[in-house]
Amino acid sequence: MSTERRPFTLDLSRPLSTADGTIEQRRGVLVGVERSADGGSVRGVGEATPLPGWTESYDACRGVLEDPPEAWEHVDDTVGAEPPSTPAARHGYRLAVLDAAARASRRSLAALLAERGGFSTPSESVAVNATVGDADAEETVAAAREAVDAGFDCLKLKLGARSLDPDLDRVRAVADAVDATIRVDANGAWDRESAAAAVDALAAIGIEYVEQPVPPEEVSALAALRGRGVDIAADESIRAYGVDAVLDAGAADVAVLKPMALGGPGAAIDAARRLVDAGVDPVVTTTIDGAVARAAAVHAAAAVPGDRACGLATGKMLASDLGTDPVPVVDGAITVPDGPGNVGGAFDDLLWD
Ligand SMILES: O=C(O)CCC(=O)C1=CC=C[C@@H](O)[C@@H]1C(=O)O
Ligand SMILES: [Mg+2]
Repeated sequence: MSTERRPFTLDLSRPLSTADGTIEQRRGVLVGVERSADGGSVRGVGEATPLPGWTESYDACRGVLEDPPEAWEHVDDTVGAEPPSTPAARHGYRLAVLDAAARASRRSLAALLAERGGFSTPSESVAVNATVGDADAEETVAAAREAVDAGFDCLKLKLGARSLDPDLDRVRAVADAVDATIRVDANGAWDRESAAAAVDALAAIGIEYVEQPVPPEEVSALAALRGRGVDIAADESIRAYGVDAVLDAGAADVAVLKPMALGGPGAAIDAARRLVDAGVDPVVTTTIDGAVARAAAVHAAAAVPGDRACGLATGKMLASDLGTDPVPVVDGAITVPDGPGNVGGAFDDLLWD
């Protein structure tokens, strides 16, 4: 198998402000693999876009991609019980391998992933939430109205960057202003006491779920917050400790799966299988990735059963992209590309002349 690599940098047009800091730029590496198939050759394209705090650093990612583990070449390779140490590099390489395998068998990446997870036929379209970053109440309402006017019926509001009362005022203002499902994400900003107060207030407003109300290591606190009238979603806890730790603690109604932070689309599907078996709803999201990884996350979301909106409407946050968006959002949903592999050969010319 021969490999190609190409570094890239993408600026965000609208930085995403969260309790965990502001994301302004995405730097990563495109990975190409080419292997023989059917007397000819088949290509696959992957994207490694590390997000420090969620994955390894950019330098660590590039370093691993210089000499990736041999095991990553095998289509059925899995991650162990421990989360991988360089998930973005693994994502980039594994996506290229899975893309090549799907192209070789002339089916979509979603079909390959659904088979891997033992799920039925993938869906043709994925409902997505709009992501609304931290801002004052007025700006938050304006962003929420803009999203609903654009066709979104599910909004995710970032909380936790300001204190609880003003945050709750933001949520109430949005709930009064728009007719949409609202979920919130505190990125682990609250201690147990504030989280309990927040959950009770959010339940009274009718919020769909609260994502990562407490820090990632507080898995037992997540469990204790369940059953108070609003669903609890684990995100950072899944990335840091893995799905099994969250399931063992009974810590979540919903689990956020970021393929880039988990080690690839296959790792996300393997996690989804365990979650679905345990009655926990998976929600697939990006880490604000380029078009190649974003499309792959759409395939993963399509392969996973369930009808919760996914966090995949992040392409518009980028000022520039790796190419034409293969997964644009129309009326709050994304049509799953149905050609071979991830996006057929649409991005091959970025890696091969
Ligand atoms: O889920 C979404 O709506 C979009 C993705 C998203 O919110 C995130 C991507 C990357 C880092 C995080 O700040 C954030 C999250 O915590 O879910
Ligand atoms: Mg989150």
